[in-house]
Amino acid sequence: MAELALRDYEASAREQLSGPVWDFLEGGSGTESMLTAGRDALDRLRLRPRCLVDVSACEPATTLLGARLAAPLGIAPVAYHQLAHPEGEVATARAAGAVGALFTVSMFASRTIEDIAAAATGPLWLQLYWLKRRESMIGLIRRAEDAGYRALVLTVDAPLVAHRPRDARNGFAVPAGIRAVNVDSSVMSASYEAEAGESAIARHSKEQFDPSITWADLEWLRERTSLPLVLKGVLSGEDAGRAVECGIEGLVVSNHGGRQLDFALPAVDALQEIAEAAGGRCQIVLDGAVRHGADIAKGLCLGADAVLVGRPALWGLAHSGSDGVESVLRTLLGEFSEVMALMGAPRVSDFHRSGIVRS
Ligand SMILES: Cc1cc2nc3c(=O)[nH]c(=O)nc-3n(C[C@H](O)[C@H](O)[C@H](O)COP(=O)(O)O)c2cc1C
Ligand SMILES: CCCCCCC(=O)C(=O)O
Repeated sequence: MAELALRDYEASAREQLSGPVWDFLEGGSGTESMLTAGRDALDRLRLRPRCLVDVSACEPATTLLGARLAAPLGIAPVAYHQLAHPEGEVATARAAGAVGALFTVSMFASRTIEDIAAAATGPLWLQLYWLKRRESMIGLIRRAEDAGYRALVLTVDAPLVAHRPRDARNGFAVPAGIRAVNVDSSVMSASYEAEAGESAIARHSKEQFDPSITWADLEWLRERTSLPLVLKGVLSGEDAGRAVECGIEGLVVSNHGGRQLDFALPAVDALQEIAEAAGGRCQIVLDGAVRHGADIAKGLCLGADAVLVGRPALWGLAHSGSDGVESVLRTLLGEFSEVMALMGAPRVSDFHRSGIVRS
């Protein structure tokens, strides 16, 4: 396959996917102000290299919650990968394993978590939304433990799925034949029933997600699993400090790819404050608008241990299945390796706050 930049996979996916599926994948909430803000925030950050450092042997490998990764890179949880390719999350898992990247599987995956695990050769985390039907969560957690998942990621920026105008306009519903196969049939059934002028996903989230949970409920989750817990969607130092006090092992600094709170701050702008509040007591992961290896370096400089990509994995999947996802990840890895050499940072631990300037 000819070497492509991520934007080439994006253009290809746009041609492959139907209008409503493309809008679901690319769209944002409210005014969609966040779709450009995240990228703008990363572009405002400039890298400051060190010179005359021996970079003859750069080593991008790292560890995250005890798992070895070929680079500080992973795939964010994205629902329903079969929207992009019939093999869905199984193809994504194969690609992530081939590259040595983390794969975070969505609770609303379209392939079973066991089939995904069977195809994986790299670490898997499982993402959860907090359902009103807690017994559905417990069943899934047991299955994840048995299948070898390495951590649970609780998404905390979505007490409900926000209004996304494109999906409402399209009356978006997940097409028949694609289902959230890991959750009870009562949770998945309405995913593909829509009424004109509304998103079935937004409506369904209001029926199924529990918007009443607080910090006190984390104890309930903790008592039901021995897996490390990661909170996804944290954007303030105060919440990061609170999470650490609760014994949370990881934080994903994220605004959900601009799909939840409109006008939320870009994740990268919250990163330093959160890393400082965590003070090395838990792992920090950045997600949102990461599109180049240089973005990985920027995240590391501001205190992240790793970064995740969401939409780009689906672009690769739509382009050419597992091979496409692998190419997307290898492109990022290749770019990051070059940035390491040019930054005078031969190890992941060589990226520091002094390596970045806000312009
Ligand atoms: C189509 C789509 C589905 C998503 N599904 C989930 C999900 O099931 N759980 C979750 O926590 N986040 C979900 N997200 C958010 C991603 O995990 C991630 O935060 C976001 O996509 C990162 O931004 P990026 O796409 O710019 O890389 C979804 C994002 C997209 C685009
Ligand atoms: C009731 C189905 C909810 C899927 C939510 C997926 C998601 O987080 C997204 O951003 O879209």
